Amino acid sequence: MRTPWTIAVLGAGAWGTALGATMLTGGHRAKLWARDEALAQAINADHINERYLPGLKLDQQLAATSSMENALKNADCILAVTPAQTLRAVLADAGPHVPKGVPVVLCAKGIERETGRLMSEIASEMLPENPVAALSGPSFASDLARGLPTAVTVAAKNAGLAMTLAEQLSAPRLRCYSTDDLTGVEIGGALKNVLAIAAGATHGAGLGASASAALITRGFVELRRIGEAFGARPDTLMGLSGLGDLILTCGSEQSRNFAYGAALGRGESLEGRPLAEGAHTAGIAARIVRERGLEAPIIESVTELLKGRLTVLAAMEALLSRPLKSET
Ligand SMILES: NC(=O)C1=CN([C@@H]2O[C@H](COP(=O)(O)OP(=O)(O)OC[C@H]3O[C@@H](n4cnc5c(N)ncnc54)[C@H](O)[C@@H]3O)[C@@H](O)[C@H]2O)C=CC1
Ligand SMILES: O=C(CO)COP(=O)(O)O
Repeated sequence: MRTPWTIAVLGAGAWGTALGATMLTGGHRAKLWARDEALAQAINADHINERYLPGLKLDQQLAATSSMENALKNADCILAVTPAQTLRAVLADAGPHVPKGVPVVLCAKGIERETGRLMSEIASEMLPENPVAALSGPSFASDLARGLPTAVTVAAKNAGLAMTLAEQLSAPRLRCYSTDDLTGVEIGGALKNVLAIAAGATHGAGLGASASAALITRGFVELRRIGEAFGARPDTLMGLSGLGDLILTCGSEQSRNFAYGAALGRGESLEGRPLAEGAHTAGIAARIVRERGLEAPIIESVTELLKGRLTVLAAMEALLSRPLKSET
């Protein structure tokens, strides 16, 4: 029997709301922090998050607040679920109210644009007295919120903590595996978003299913190369948080990153589109690749595409005309 926890979920977007609802199904108490007071009130009054999970009825027990102090009061565990580029600011606000020693589980998938830091590095810097972990894997928020099943990875450098968190955060429709390869889990989640933009662009430009499969496979080689340069273990990158999430997000327009790439491929405007974390991660990923002398032409092409310096067709031609080499 596990002990029911009070879980503070920082971020009432699609993923925070879905995770909060899922935690309730696991027998925990969950409180959502929403930066927007009106959204918190609407969730409490209507039990629906019309802005981020339209049409999905939420458990009435899922309470929301715009007060960080309220959200974090008596928390046994914190899930940080705002976009990657906002994590530093959100943890700065949360800091004074965070109970010492409780685990902070990072659920955003990205790398800080200005510094190249992973989410765990930011959290350790901002909350040095709290252990950090990450939860990542193939998991569309709307799937979880509708009660559809999936499996994810929970990572912490301390294997015991990772196991405890995997046990606590698992729910009837959410199976959590544990690992101590925190870096591997974070790198896989961040880079698959960049590759999903590439896959979407290939699809949007009508280059065909064969091209998509080739691009995703060679993109995964780049993900593994970069991951291993960071010290990630190959089996982590082959797991749920790497390959698993890559398969999910490179396969359908349900992925916002894929949909963003598809719009790019079709030559549509990118203004006002939903969050596409890969668009924020691509530039810093390309910089890391250059600084470390790695080879990642697909990830670099995404950066050039996003800057408008390359078209999808020109990127495809450049990738195809690179010198031939052994596959492995
Ligand atoms: N939606 C999904 O299916 C999944 C999302 N994720 C990851 O979770 C993270 C959050 O994604 P979503 O919830 O989907 O995004 P979203 O766009 O649905 O919601 C983002 C939330 O963060 C808040 N926010 C935005 N800027 C903020 C700021 N400066 N300060 C504080 N709060 C701010 C918004 O108000 C909103 O509540 C991303 O890194 C994403 O990659 C991970 C797995 C699944
Ligand atoms: O990370 C996700 C699913 O695992 C969500 O992907 P998108 O952010 O591309 O929608």
